Amino acid sequence: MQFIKGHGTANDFVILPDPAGALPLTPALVAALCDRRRGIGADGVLRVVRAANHPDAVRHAERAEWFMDYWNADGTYAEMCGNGVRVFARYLDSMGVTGDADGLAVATRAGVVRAVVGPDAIAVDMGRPRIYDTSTATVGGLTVPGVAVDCGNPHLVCALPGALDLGGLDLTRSPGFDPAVFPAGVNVEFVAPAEPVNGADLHVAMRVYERGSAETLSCGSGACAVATVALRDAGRDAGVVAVDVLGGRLTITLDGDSCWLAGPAVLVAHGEVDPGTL
Ligand SMILES: N[C@@H](CCC[C@H](N)C(=O)O)C(=O)O
Repeated sequence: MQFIKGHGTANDFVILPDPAGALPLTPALVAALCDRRRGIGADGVLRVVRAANHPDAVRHAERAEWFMDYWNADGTYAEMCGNGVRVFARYLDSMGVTGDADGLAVATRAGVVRAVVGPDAIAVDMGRPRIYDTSTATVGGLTVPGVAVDCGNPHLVCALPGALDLGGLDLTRSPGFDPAVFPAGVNVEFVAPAEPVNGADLHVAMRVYERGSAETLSCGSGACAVATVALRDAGRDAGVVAVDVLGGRLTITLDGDSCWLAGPAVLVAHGEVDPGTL
């Protein structure tokens, strides 16, 4: 089985080219590939399938040739992965698939998104995230209020109380959350304000515990959720938010129905893996 390894701000993925949708991908195989000691190691798998060849994407085949079949490291799959789309676009671009004047259309389980590929950064319009509820997360015995945000996948954005240090949070285990609000689980972001930076209206830092992948060094859809809540709390509905994640910086631009997620995306390795050895 051929693979490529890539990452976006250290949110890392095993990319599996499978235009025909013929690979016998199972939750167990995905988890084995993502295992950081016995496998290749990654936060998730991006299977590259022609939209026409996958039942979850065939309805998008007229608008997008390629489907990002995204799986979390534990073998579950998710509707959306913002950094995944950026790395997926980097891979397609490296194969000569460049899209048109509007960018590169990518089908996901949450619909079709468009990526604009640059030499360093790749930006993807994720569509406007939707704030829909409030809830709480518990971490280290502390209950923190948060805001539920739909980015195609579910997020709970929690502003850290002033006295607490983002770096001191114990995210070795899943934060507690309310399953009545998030019946399919949730990605939990903890946010703290950061010093102003040039080129951004707001600057925040976040850590994330991802559904299906534990703590990761970056989450693109999570950064979009965080930026949406930060702008709302600042009384704005448009603007640029710099979001520092443990793996670098993402820049989120909200305007009208668009939410552009921008940052670096790189391919670092390619090779072959025998699933029988995993
Ligand atoms: N890291 C991703 C999000 C991946 C999916 C998430 N774990 C879920 O289950 O919803 C991103 O960059 O958006």
